[in-house]
Amino acid sequence: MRAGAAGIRAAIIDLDGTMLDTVPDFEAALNGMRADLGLGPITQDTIKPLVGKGSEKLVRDALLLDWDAARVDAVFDEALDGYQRHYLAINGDRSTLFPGVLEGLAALKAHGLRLACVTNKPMAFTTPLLAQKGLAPWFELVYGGDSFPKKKPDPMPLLGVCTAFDLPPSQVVAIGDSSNDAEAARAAGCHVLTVPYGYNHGRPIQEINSDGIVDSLLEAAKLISVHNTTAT
Ligand SMILES: O=C(O)COP(=O)(O)O
Ligand SMILES: [Mg+2]
Repeated sequence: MRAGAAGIRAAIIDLDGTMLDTVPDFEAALNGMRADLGLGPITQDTIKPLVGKGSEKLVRDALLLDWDAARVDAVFDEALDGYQRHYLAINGDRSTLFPGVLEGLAALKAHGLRLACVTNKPMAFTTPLLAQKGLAPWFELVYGGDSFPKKKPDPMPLLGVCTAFDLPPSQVVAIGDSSNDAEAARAAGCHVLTVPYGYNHGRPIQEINSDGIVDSLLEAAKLISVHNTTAT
């Protein structure tokens, strides 16, 4: 993170690919939706690079693997309904926390940071999932992909957090697994740290313009603490 900058007072943490490995849930919901439309199952390796741009894009991309755009358009509303139904039925059943997440959240809080979760997942999926995985109590604020007119990589949800916390973006860090998170953070003027174990649209994490790659949220907390002790 930029040396000499002001201390960091809040962290905005991404959900899919950063706190939770949700690909097994996506696999179940997408394949349920595809089966309803007469399509065969797709694998987690196929799904992983498609995650992170919200449900609509995911459903569309999961159908474009087999059908052309016109055919996808024709069934899209039905497909999205089916996907949402399947997802809500299994939400969280197969998802697991990445290592260091709960320890990292505890450390960030112990360092005095305020915490927000900003995901492109719709709120109807996000709220029960955070509760089920014991993540909800850590967050003062949660925004989903449908909380604002625009989602990440647009800076709008991150700026929404800065406004709600009454903090300048220069005192806020975003932590995520993808270029989506980094682009949103850069556009908002927030710091950004990336984790290498997530999805990043199938691209190497090193390609992302960030302030650092951290192996876990716990390592992010340590880095932020060091930054804050040297901040002006
Ligand atoms: O696109 C999604 O559904 C979620 O993605 P995110 O939690 O990584 O923002
Ligand atoms: Mg993510």
